Amino acid sequence: MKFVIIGAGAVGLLTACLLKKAGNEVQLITRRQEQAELINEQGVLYGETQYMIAATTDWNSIPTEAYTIVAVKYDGLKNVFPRFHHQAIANPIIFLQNGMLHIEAIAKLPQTNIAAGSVEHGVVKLHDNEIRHTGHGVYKFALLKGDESVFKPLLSLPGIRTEWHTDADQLLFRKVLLNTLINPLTALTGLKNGELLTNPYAFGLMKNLYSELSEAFPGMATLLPFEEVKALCESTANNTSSMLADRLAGRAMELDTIILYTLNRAPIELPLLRSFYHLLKSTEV
Ligand SMILES: NC(=O)C1=CN([C@@H]2O[C@H](COP(=O)(O)OP(=O)(O)OC[C@H]3O[C@@H](n4cnc5c(N)ncnc54)[C@H](OP(=O)(O)O)[C@@H]3O)[C@@H](O)[C@H]2O)C=CC1
Ligand SMILES: CC(C)(CO)C(=O)C(=O)O
Repeated sequence: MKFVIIGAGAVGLLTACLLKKAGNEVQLITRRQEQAELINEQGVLYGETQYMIAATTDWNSIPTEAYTIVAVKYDGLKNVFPRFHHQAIANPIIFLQNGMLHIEAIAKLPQTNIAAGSVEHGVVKLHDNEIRHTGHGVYKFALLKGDESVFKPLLSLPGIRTEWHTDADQLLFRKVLLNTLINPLTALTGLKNGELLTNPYAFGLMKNLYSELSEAFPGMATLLPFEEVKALCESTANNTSSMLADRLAGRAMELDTIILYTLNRAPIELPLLRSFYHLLKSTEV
């Protein structure tokens, strides 16, 4: 199968390497020319292996039949969405962002077949062509529009754990809740995901936040049992969450698409989460 990945960050590079390892034809679309040149010259370094993957900044090189995976952050979508109105029109598209603020805009895109994915891996970008896979997990997909059979081949990619979900809102909101419970706490404390379980103060805050969310969302215990939050912290124990990675790098954090989205979706006020939001927002002013 052919895949094009837009965004050669932590998740984009990991996905490219896993797909290449599984025997697929893979191409990366970078934002910066120098990153494309580095990847073309030196490949992508993942573990002990160097993956030679073609990289370009040119969207015209996207083959019509390629699955096009969007792995930029929420903030990067403002430059990607306008392009999709003119390019990759016939391609099946898969969006991998955390958060949900972008979902409404996706419905307005001209592409017929669009899916969303929830990534439960931990991965850190060390250099423009090097990643560290800090937590092995699963890619979960659901249909946003079109024909789900178009995406079903994604469920039999050798060596890549994937699941298909029938309810996109449930799948994505569950991930929003996971990120709401993990990411702000890591970004505020500087702790790795696994340390949220071993640091008693951070763990206490996570439990309190879970209780606050459970009051707002009565289906919480079924949609996301606390054990599953702990399991994700464990499976990605050595990961620097994407929000902490952004904070450390001085980049905009995905605060609105994750935390503000949760605050706005809750039918009641969430004082603890609101405080986390304001504390993190205050660092970006
Ligand atoms: N890291 C993780 O462990 C996980 C992350 N996620 C989610 O996955 C998404 C991606 O995160 P992550 O990979 O960590 O983020 P990164 O910041 O590592 O990567 C984002 C990449 O997108 C690129 N980009 C931005 N705009 C464009 C554009 N217009 N065209 C092409 N490329 C562009 C950036 O390029 P440049 O460097 O030039 O700015 C950067 O390489 C986020 O929504 C995150 O929340 C989900 C699960 C785990
Ligand atoms: C899966 C997890 C929590 C991994 O850190 C993530 O989604 C992120 O960092 O944004």
